[in-house]
Amino acid sequence: MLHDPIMSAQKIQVAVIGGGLVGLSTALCIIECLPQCSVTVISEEFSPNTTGDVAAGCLIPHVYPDTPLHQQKAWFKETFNYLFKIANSSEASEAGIYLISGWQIFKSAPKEVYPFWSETVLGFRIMDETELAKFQSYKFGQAFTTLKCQASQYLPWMEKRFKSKGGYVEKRKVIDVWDLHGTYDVVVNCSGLGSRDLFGDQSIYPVQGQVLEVNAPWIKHFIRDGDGSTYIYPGISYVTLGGTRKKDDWSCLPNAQTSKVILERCCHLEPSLYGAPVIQEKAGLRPTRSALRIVKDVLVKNGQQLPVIHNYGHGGGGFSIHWGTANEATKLLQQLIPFIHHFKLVSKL
Ligand SMILES: Cc1cc2nc3c(=O)[nH]c(=O)nc-3n(C[C@H](O)[C@H](O)[C@H](O)COP(=O)(O)OP(=O)(O)OC[C@H]3O[C@@H](n4cnc5c(N)ncnc54)[C@H](O)[C@@H]3O)c2cc1C
Ligand SMILES: O=C([O-])CC(=O)C(=O)O
Repeated sequence: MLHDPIMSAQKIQVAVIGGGLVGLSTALCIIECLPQCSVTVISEEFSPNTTGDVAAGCLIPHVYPDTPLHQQKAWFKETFNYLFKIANSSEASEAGIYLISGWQIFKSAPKEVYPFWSETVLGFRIMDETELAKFQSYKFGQAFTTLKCQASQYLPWMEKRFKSKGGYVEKRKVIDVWDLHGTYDVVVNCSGLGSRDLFGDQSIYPVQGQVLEVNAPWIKHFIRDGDGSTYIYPGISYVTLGGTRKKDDWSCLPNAQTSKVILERCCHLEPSLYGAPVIQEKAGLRPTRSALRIVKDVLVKNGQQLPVIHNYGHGGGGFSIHWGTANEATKLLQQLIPFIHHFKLVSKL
């Protein structure tokens, strides 16, 4: 859709920086909830070149140590319920959203036998000894059904849906956020690691992760070591094997030796993977902070103001909470609308 400046002149002009999982979901949520907004996603990269395109995309929450747990719980629940509806609709195959069952296993029982998300996933239960016998040297396990997003389908599906509702996309890097002032009334920052340079946030850092995609169509269950080191997630056309977590490593190039180690660890958990052909090796950077940053702010320079909503720092758990955080950012934008109207009026005088 072409941008019509006259049609959209009366609307609040929103620029979402970042076209990854968080940017697209936030832009979609805004356009669906706030019809008084005209929304443009501006991003240096889109799928297949975002962090989400590397990810397994499974809904098993990670814990953000400095974000209140009740918020994390609510965001996970909102995301799960939203995707569960899509998984049960005629959109499911195009969106790449499906249910998946499997096991999270531990060498000794974890502190939290029933994690905060156990009431949200389906059929959560503690594994019995007969099932655990599959995994030598593991003493405890949780069995449940959750959801999985195939990013190569889900990200383009969101973008298509966003455009069909009148949203715009632009592929470019934003060098200085003030370059958007004048054209846009408000900026929504979903730039992940880009927030370091754009907003000077030195507390966000990369945790590099490598995965392999292998051809093993007989694998129907996920298997995850509860310490997060090793996982096997069956997808639509391949199985994702992981993983690694290298703090402050900025390389997106997969390493052959690391791939060997991942394969060995996964074969130890699931011996039938021996000899499974490797389709692809990938590495990506989890945009990590001790707390998610979802806040509103007003930048001020030379007497001018630029309202900003931040939504970033999803680390290794973005898929698990993205719709909840998109809703949160949309609520913050809604609170800013009277201020933006007032500001538009004053600047016309
Ligand atoms: C190996 C691996 C496995 C994972 N597995 C899972 C999983 O199973 N479950 C789960 O919940 N999560 C998982 N994750 C985490 C999940 O992928 C991330 O949390 C999520 O993708 C982060 O999305 P994002 O949009 O914040 O970041 P990104 O995808 O990094 O998006 C940021 C966007 O901002 C753009 N940008 C940055 N700076 C600028 C600028 N100055 N101007 C314009 N554009 C800019 C970039 O081009 C990019 O498009 C995994 C991650 C990895 C690496
Ligand atoms: O830990 C997992 O199961 C997958 C994941 O989210 C990651 O690698 O960040």
